[in-house]
Amino acid sequence: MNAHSLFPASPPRLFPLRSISSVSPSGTHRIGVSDDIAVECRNLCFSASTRPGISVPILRDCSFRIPSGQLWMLLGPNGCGKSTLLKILADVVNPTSGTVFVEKPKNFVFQNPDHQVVMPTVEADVAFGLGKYPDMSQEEVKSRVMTALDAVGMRDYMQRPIQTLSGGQKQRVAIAGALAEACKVLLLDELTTFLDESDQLGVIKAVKDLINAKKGGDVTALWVTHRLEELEYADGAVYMENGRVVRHGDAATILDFIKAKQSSYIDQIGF
Ligand SMILES: Nc1ncnc2c1ncn2[C@@H]1O[C@H](COP(=O)(O)OP(=O)(O)OP(=O)(O)O)[C@@H](O)[C@H]1O
Repeated sequence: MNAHSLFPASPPRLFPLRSISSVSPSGTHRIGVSDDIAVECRNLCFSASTRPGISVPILRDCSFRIPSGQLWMLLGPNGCGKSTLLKILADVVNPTSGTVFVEKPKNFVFQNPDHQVVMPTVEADVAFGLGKYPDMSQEEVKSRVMTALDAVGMRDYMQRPIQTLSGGQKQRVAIAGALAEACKVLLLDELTTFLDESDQLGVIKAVKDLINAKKGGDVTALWVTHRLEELEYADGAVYMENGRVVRHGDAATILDFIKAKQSSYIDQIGF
């Protein structure tokens, strides 16, 4: 097994999650929380209808909170529910029950950059999302585009045709598009899946630098990944298995927890 990957199959859950607080399970609603929390889920559940009358639980009673101005990772074995949880946070999918809070404005960046860089040049692409503000002046648009491209180290590429960029550069442009809209929360779904090692590190460092540069807690990011080595850049992490949040907390503690589980799994299967 690759030392940096997670588990080929889910071993049994070891630790229960301490719930944040009790809420009424009757339906879902968006909640208000204190200023220093950017993301919070309480007892979040999601079930999908696979056939008429058949509903399969995908997320089960998920609770965690992420402080403002931090980079957090969302980890877990294949199919544990990471992308579904991220889509709920992004309002792409509605939960079945529980409560969710995500500071606004927020933006969701997909796994495959080719699915979201849509305009012919870098400048036009980063400005694209600002089209929803018809009253915004051209000067303001230009200034936001330049600031966002600066933040991800892509200002020199402003006039470049999109199709000439590498995968990692496209990811940075997609992130710049989210930043140009002055988003407070970035929801990032396995951005490094299609990238080579230097592009992977470049993208994650760009996000980390951006968060560090905004020390006032302006930008918070939740990053879905399978790569344990990426935890090194994170302030905190949420670890899921089988639709449940098993652990959440500071990145070093979660890394130790996952490594201990891997060792115990390897012992169990006798490698
Ligand atoms: N609309 C749906 N209908 C039926 N099953 C679904 C639906 N959405 C998600 N699932 C199932 O829910 C489980 C969780 O999917 P999800 O994509 O959230 O997992 P993941 O942790 O992101 O996986 P991976 O690491 O492989 O990307 C999977 O078994 C998936 O097949």
